[in-house]
Amino acid sequence: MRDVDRVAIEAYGLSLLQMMEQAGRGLTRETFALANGGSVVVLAGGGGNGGGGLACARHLANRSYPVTVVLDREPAALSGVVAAQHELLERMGIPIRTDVTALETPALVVDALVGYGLEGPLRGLTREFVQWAENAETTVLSLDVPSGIDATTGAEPGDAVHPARTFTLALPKTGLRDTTGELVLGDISIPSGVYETIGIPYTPPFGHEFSVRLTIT
Ligand SMILES: NC(=O)C1=CN([C@@H]2O[C@H](COP(=O)(O)OP(=O)(O)OC[C@H]3O[C@@H](n4cnc5c(N)ncnc54)[C@H](O)[C@@H]3O)[C@@H](O)[C@H]2O)[C@@H](O)CC1
Ligand SMILES: [K+]
Repeated sequence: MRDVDRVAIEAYGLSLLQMMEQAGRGLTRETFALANGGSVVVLAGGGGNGGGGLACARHLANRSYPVTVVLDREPAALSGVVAAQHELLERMGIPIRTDVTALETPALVVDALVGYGLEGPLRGLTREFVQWAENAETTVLSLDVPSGIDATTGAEPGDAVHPARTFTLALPKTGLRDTTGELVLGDISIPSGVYETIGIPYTPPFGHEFSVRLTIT
């Protein structure tokens, strides 16, 4: 997947922001049925995964969902497109915090802390937020890969999210094979030629939709 993103960017000029926006929009579609008009807490990390979550928060706020964003680091530590997503939310007046203390249990938690960039067991605030989400008796929707789960092997080196649904991007990651929740694959408009370049056999699975439900057999 790392190669897919790299070739899409380097050989085709698809930008990270273009992909992130599609990830965030697709993710938002999943939240509608799961939150059913109720409150949403978006847990966001500092990488590409977090950026998708921040874009989702924007769509939810635009639809008057009560949405709270919880970042696993100080905003000043963000950079690039993720910082830009954050800045936008700030200008919209969306509540952004960096702790889950005394946070009311929402109708839905969106887990956008870590995707395929996981390195070792979850640490610090990220770990604390994951523990909070695991203990909160509510529905959890993960973006791309449940945070704390190795996208390639499915291993859980430490704490991890166990969501009701995962909205995974472009390709189903091998580490999702044993997932117990529902799996939805989202289109982020990777040109088919990218898969050819990398040597991944690929038949576009989306038809006339932008997401498809996957069944693991
Ligand atoms: N790279 C791309 O081109 C795209 C990436 N997207 C999303 O971005 C993800 C990949 O982005 P990144 O490569 O930035 O990586 P991630 O966002 O998956 O993870 C990196 C972040 O996680 C933190 N992190 C890693 N291991 C940790 C640990 N053990 N404890 C606490 N924090 C930890 C790092 O500090 C960093 O902030 C994908 O899974 C996908 O969801 C999408 O937005 C679409 C395009
Ligand atoms: K995640």
